[in-house]
Amino acid sequence: HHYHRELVIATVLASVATVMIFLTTFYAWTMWRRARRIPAGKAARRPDTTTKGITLVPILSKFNTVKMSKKGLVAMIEYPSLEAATGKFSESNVLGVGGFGCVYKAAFDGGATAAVKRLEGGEPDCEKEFENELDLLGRIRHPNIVSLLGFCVHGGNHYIVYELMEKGSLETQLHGPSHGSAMSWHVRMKIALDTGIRVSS
Ligand SMILES: Nc1ncnc2c1ncn2[C@@H]1O[C@H](COP(=O)(O)OP(=O)(O)OP(=O)(O)O)[C@@H](O)[C@H]1O
Repeated sequence: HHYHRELVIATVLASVATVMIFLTTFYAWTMWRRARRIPAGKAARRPDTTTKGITLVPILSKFNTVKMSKKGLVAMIEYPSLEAATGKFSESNVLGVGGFGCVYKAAFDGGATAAVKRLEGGEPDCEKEFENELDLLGRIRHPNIVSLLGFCVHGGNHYIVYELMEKGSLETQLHGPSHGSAMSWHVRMKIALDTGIRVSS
C-alpha cells in the first residue's frame, strides 16, 4: 500500500513537471517567433505610416512605377491620381503661388494628404527647376525640410508632390494674414535656433 502511494505521488509530480516544461518551451518559442517578426529597436517605434503626421506608405505604395533620380528613388505618381486628389486642380485647393506655378492641396483615397506643385509649360527653366528639385530633395531626409513624395509628367506639365505643411510655410506663419500673431516669441526663438543649429549640423 505504501509503495502504491509513493508511485502515485511520483506520477503526479512527473506529470506536473512535464506540463511545466511544455508550457515554458511553448512560451519561449512564441517569444522567439515574435522577436524574429519585429526586429529589435523597431518594436517600440510607431510604424512609418504616421511619421510626422503624414501617411507616406499609402501614397508611395499606391504608385508602383518608380523612377531613379540621379541619386535615390523617387516615386512616379500617375496623373489621374493627382487630378482626383486635387479636385482637378481646383482653385479652392490652391495653397500658394510660387515662381514656377501653383501649389495645390491633394487628398488621396485613404486619407493621405500632400502638396502638389504644377510647373506649367515645358520651358527650359521649368524643366531645370523640376530636375533640380527632384535631384536635391530626392537625396534629403531631414525633419526640418519638407519631404519629396513623388513626381509626374503629363501633357507638357511637370508635377512635384511634397509632404504637406498643414499650417502653411514658415513665411505664411510670419508674414501671412495673422502677421505672426499665432506664434509666441518663445516659439519663434525656438524655430530660429532649431533652423540654425539643426540644418547646419
Ligand atoms: N509642401 C507644402 N505644404 C503647404 N504649402 C506649400 C507647400 N509648398 C508650397 N506651399 C505654398 O505654396 C507657396 C508657393 O510655393 P513654391 O515652392 O512654389 O514657391 P516659393 O518657394 O514661395 O518660391 P519659388 O517658386 O521662387 O521657389 C508657398 O509660399 C506656400 O505658401
